[in-house]
This record gives sequence, structure tokens and C-alpha cells, in this order.
Amino acid sequence: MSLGEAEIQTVMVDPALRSALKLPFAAPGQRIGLFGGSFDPPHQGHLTVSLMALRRLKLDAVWWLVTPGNPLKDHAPEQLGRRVSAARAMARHPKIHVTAIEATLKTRFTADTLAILSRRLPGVELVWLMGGDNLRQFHRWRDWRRISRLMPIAVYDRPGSTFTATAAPAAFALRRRRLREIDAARLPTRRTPAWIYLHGPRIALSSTELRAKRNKSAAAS
Ligand SMILES: Nc1ncnc2c1ncn2[C@@H]1O[C@H](COP(=O)(O)OP(=O)(O)OP(=O)(O)O)[C@@H](O)[C@H]1O
Ligand SMILES: O=C(O)c1ccc[n+]([C@@H]2O[C@H](COP(=O)([O-])O)[C@@H](O)[C@H]2O)c1
Repeated sequence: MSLGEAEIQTVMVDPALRSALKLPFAAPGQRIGLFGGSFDPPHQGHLTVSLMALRRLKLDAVWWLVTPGNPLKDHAPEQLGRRVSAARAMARHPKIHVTAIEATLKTRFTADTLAILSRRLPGVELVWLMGGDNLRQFHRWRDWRRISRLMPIAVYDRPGSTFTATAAPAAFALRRRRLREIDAARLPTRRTPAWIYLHGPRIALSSTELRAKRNKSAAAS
């Protein structure tokens, strides 16, 4: 969307705060996809989810929130700074911004991060983005119902999750709040809870697989 002078003046986010949080610019009325992940390492799957979400949900931008660590994963990820740099190198797109906001906010759980961001960005239409594998275990996330009330959720299909994700406990609990794919562009402004399952090019890539390959070639050399 294009903003007039008056609208830019009314950006409700305190600029000092925004710069302290190292947040990209977002104005009221803009639609921002929040894509949390370990990105250890980032890959084409992340990029595809972001590009499809930009297009189908008519987003103005996607912010990659590189997490200090997924609370449900045991293994320690690569150093945060290295993952942020790798994510920036992968996400070379004018509408994709890479942030380490959870490290700045010192939040560990998505519900806490999203509660702060929605408070700090009033009027901005935020959407939580995730892959189908995460929908399968969403009911195990801390305060997942609160997350579903904080902002709409878009789930992108992923090999291995196609037939199981939409039958998972959280999907079942929220089944009456699911939008048809044809209505994707309306998701960001829908009353919550609201969610959608998006189909598109399926990318059979994972960070686990890339780490295994990297370790194998390091061991061979
Ligand atoms: N190939 C893919 N297709 C769809 N969604 C994906 C894909 N890869 C990652 N995602 C989603 O991107 C987000 C961040 O994922 P993450 O950084 O953990 O990558 P990953 O490949 O799932 O890593 P790992 O194998 O270490 O679990 C998650 O919501 C995940 O579901
Ligand atoms: O808050 C939780 O309980 C929670 C549990 C599992 C995953 N998450 C978040 O989900 C996002 C995707 O995680 P990952 O490791 O699959 O990339 C990332 O932002 C994690 O912090 C959050």
C-alpha cells in the first residue's frame, strides 16, 4: 500500500523504541507476516513460504524472527549472529527483513513475543506464519490459544505434513475459524482466531538435512 503524508505522521510506534528494538518500519494499515524460526541454516523452503505469503496474503513485508532457540528443541543452534547473517544472505528480497527481536526482547516463547509486538505496533495487521510441521505440534506450544487470539495464522504446506497437519489437535480445535484458500487476501484483517492452510510449491528441504550434509562433508575432509 502507499501511505499519504498524514498517515506517515501518525505512525503510532515510538521511533526511539522501534530503533531500540531494531524493528523494521511498519505503519498502521500495513500487513506484516511474522515468520519465526531457528534458520539453522536458512534455506529455499523459508524463502518459498515468505514469497508465497507475501503474494497470497497481500502482505507489505515479511519479518524473519530468528529465534535464540526453539523452546521445544533440545539441541543448541548455531550462534545467533551467524544465523542472522546467513538469513540476510538468503533473504535477498526488498520485502523480507531479518530480525533478532526475541534476543532484544529477551523472550523465549512465541506468545510473549507476539503479545509485545502487537502492543507495540497498533494498527499494523500482523500475521503469524509457520510451516505445516509446526501446526502438527502447535497444541504443545506455550499459550497457543492466546497466540491464536493475538493475530491470524497462515500455515504453509510442507512435505510430510500435508495429510496430518490439518487434523492435528490445534487445527481441530480451531476448525471453525479456518478460512478457505480463496479468501487468503482477507486473512490479515479477519477477527481472530482465524487461520488458513496454504498450498503451493512444496519444498522438500530442511535445516536438519542441510546440517547433516555439512557435518558429513566436514567429517570426510
Ligand atoms: N520446506 C519447508 N516448507 C514449509 N515450511 C517450512 C519449510 N522449512 C521450514 N519451514 C517452516 O519455517 C519455519 C522455521 O523453520 P526452521 O528454521 O526450524 O527450519 P527447519 O527446516 O524446519 O529446521 P529443522 O530441520 O532444524 O527443524 C517453521 O515454521 C517451519 O515449519
Ligand atoms: O512458544 C513456544 O512454545 C514455541 C514452541 C515451538 C516453537 N516455537 C517457535 O516457532 C518458530 C519455529 O521454530 P523452528 O525451530 O521450527 O524454526 C520459532 O519462532 C520458535 O521459537 C515456539
